Amino acid sequence: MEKSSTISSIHTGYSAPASSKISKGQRRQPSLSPGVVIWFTGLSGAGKTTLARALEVLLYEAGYPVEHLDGDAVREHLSKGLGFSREDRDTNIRRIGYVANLLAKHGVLVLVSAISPYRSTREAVLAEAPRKLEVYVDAPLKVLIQRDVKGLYARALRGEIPHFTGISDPYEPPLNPDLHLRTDQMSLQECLSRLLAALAPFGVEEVPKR
Ligand SMILES: Nc1ncnc2c1ncn2[C@@H]1O[C@H](COP(=O)(O)OS(=O)(=O)O)[C@@H](OP(=O)(O)O)[C@H]1O
Ligand SMILES: Nc1ncnc2c1ncn2[C@@H]1O[C@H](COP(=O)(O)OP(=O)(O)O)[C@@H](O)[C@H]1O
Repeated sequence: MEKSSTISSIHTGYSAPASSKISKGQRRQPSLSPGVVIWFTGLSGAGKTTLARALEVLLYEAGYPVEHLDGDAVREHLSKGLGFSREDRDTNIRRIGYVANLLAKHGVLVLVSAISPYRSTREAVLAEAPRKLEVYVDAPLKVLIQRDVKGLYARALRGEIPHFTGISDPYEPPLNPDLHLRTDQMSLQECLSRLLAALAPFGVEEVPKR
């Protein structure tokens, strides 16, 4: 699905694959501008999935091509069998980043929701994105333990889940995120408004809020 009005008018910046044998003059100009990788990072229960899903609905209904790569879902398929060591988490994030960047190069707005705890890995992956928005989804650990959406914090605090991010494993927050959303201080609607405002400079406009 392509939104024709605002997106197609933007300079594309698209570059042909290195292996292409078709000269520039022969090739039809792509009508899509590159997409955007919107990367939600933060602790478990901070609100990454909730925000990504709600934004996905708004963008889809407004006619934009959109895909959501969620940490939990990716671990069922693309990253099945990976654990939570630093090496496995980095492999998981590089795989997600690879797919996200491929999709974005073809005009898709890609929403990624994964803890992605290591700064250098996030930065390396996002450096490859044609256009990116790094969103730090944040709430104090105390609040996350109270929310305990999946009951994981209680188990981690009892020592039943080794290497649990924020409890017994590190999380390195972004130093300079494009957007910092405090989900303990801002409503879901407020967070969505901030996200849409941050997407406007990319030509993602006219998305009606619900
Ligand atoms: N040890 C440990 N640490 C953190 N999280 C754990 C762990 N074990 C299982 N889970 C569940 O796995 C979800 C996080 O997967 P991710 O792929 O997003 O993690 S990572 O980015 O590779 O670090 C995470 O999902 P979210 O709560 O949606 O963040 C948890 O449900
Ligand atoms: N402003 C907000 N944005 C997102 N989620 C929020 C917000 N305020 C409260 N919540 C709640 O916090 C929880 C976040 O859970 P989830 O989205 O699964 O987190 P994560 O994907 O980061 O693990 C949900 O129960 C959600 O309703």
